[in-house]
Amino acid sequence: MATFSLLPGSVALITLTNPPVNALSAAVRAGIVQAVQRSVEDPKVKSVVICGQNGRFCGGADIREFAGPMSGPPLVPLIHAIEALDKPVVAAIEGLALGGGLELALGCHYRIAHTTALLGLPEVTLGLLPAAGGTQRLPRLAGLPAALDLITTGRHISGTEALELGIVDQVTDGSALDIALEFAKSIVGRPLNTRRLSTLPCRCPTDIDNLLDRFMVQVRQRARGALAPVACVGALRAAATLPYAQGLRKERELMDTLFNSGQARALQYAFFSQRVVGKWTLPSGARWDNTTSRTISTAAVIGLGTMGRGIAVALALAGMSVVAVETQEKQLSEARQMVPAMLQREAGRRGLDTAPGVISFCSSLQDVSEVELVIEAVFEDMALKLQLFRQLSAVCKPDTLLCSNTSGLDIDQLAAATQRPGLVVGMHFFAPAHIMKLLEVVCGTRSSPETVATVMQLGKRMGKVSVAVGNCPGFVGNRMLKPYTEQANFLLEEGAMPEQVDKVLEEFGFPMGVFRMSDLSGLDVGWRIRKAAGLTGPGVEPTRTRQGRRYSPLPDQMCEAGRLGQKTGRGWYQYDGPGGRVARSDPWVQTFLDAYRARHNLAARVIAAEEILERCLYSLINEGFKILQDGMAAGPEDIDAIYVFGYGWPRHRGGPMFHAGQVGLARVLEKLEHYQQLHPDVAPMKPSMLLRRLVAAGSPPIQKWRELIHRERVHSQL
Ligand SMILES: CC/C=C/CC(=O)SCCNC(=O)CCNC(=O)[C@H](O)C(C)(C)COP(=O)(O)OP(=O)(O)OC[C@H]1O[C@@H](n2cnc3c(N)ncnc32)[C@H](O)[C@@H]1OP(=O)(O)O
Repeated sequence: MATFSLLPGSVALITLTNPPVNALSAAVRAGIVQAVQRSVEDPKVKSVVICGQNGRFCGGADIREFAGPMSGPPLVPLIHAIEALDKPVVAAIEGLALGGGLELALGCHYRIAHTTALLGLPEVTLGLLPAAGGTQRLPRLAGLPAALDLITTGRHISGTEALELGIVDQVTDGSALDIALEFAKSIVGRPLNTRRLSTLPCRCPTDIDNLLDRFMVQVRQRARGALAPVACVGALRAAATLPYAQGLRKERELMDTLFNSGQARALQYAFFSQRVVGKWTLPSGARWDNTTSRTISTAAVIGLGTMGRGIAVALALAGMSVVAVETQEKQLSEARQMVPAMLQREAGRRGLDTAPGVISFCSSLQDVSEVELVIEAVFEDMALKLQLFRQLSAVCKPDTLLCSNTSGLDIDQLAAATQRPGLVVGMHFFAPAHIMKLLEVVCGTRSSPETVATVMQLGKRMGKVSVAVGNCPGFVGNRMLKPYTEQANFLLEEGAMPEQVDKVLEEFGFPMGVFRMSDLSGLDVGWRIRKAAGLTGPGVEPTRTRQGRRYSPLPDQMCEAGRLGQKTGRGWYQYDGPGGRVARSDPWVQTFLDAYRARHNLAARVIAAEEILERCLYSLINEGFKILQDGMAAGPEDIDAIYVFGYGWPRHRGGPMFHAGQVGLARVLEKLEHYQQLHPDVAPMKPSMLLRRLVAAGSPPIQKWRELIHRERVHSQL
């Protein structure tokens, strides 16, 4: 709702009241309409201030309402009514003014903001555009180039930057509301014509077409198939070239197309998934809201390779005092040089003069004896990690948390090597660890709820999307990746080329296809993991069946031929030289694949894009269902957040489990059955029990899956 109060000095104060972010729900919009009406009708009111309760102006439209039919007064006429008022209206922006919240403020005649308030039009991140006049008013106020930037990226800016761009009239480090109330009294009677943005011309450079065309090219490249950024440019073109009323019609037209698109639903689902994963639950019944966490202020990182350095920086950026340990002298001296520069650079990128935490370097494990939490980031080798955990258990204080940055090793085994298994947990970071948003928090069978809560909280402080997952080989992300890459290799055996597979995946929206990604991370990484699993290496028969399953030795053979990817200048593609970045098709790979197929009597066939996509994605999705079935992820949102934030799954497609729902669970099942019939030796194609049960239950919406999984588990049907 919104409240109206008449304050001394004849100022009407309209307060938006809808915690936690004062979103513009139907009730709030109705409240504003009534309050504006009272301001018009009451002769005692000489000016108006609009603010939000609890120091938060407004977080925009109530996104939860998008799922149902719209009710309550619409926003566009409401904002027009405010703009048309002949009494001055001032927006007092504290905390945030986002989306419809900023559009509301743009309808006011003046805007006063706190320097640290967040302002922005983030609709594009929800698959929409600012359709309450935002695309038409903002370029009239801040100019077309700034509006293009803000609306197509959805980025939030501070009150200070908003002042520089002319979006607000004044900023303060004190109370924006107090200043606004005083200001409102001082401007009674001033003419308002030049303050009504819809009546002003758009502020455009001379070469509008050139600017818009260039911008459109950039936006299409960045969008990777997302519709909303492109529609935003269309709406801004209308602002620049048409009168306001026509521009507004165009804005509405484009919004209608977006609103009903699958992409908007996917992006709104992704918004809520990101928040759902913070509300973790463990099979034991421990949850985010019934477990207390410890606040960590001192931490250590062991091993200063690429991952360890990034983790140390991430911890220092979160305000921690970090002891960084490396026993190899050369590596330590490199880290001493590089890490402070990385820290400074990243702090600058986040708008900080210096990082809030500090990093000290040393070469002895004894130096970590006093810290509250240790993250081990040594080489991915179980024997090495076990030895380290034994040492840490002896050296550290008895209540120090011991965490392993592993991408798939057994946390229970590591915990068993210590005297404190309840304080051991996995922290699977993604490279570069100070930048990538995802953190898989791997809960061992003996990890205590307090340990999980502490590490989830720490992840949040580091700005990560932390997802609690179970302890199984590969955890969630890498476990699902395995059948996906396996299918891609099988497709090569059957006739596809790496660039063909990658093109299909990139057109789907991945930033990189599976083979370009493999070249980037290095083919030796997977080779070492397969060797440790006994799947390859000296003494292993070079067959296409290993450990009782179909196996493609193609990546092993590439690796053994020295084609490690970008680092050697040759992999699935060729590069200009070692370290080269631009991938080009390599005739060598064609010859290599021809020879391989001939050796194994495999006839190459033409494989359609549809088959490539279905086999890669559905095998990954099927593994996701198995993960849910095994209880290794609490719900589909957890898997989807992992894929969107850590594996480049296009956000506008929600995540793999959401995508399965969009395609139709029955269709995914039918396709898996079809491919399983054709390839009975490929275990991951065998449809999971959970998928079958969901289809049998009538393919409920994704929000209902947790309930069904819980029910079926209780009845031991999964
Ligand atoms: C036709 C008219 C069209 C208008 C277009 C729009 O206005 S679209 C909406 C544009 N606004 C946004 O995109 C803002 C989305 N919200 C955020 O970015 C962040 O929530 C925040 C406002 C920056 C606050 O971040 P913070 O970290 O402080 O809190 P949370 O993100 O955890 O949010 C707290 C809870 O509030 C819920 N929520 C936030 N914004 C909205 C919203 N606009 N509508 C509905 N609900 C919202 C959020 O889901 C959290 O809920 P929980 O139940 O506690 O998880």
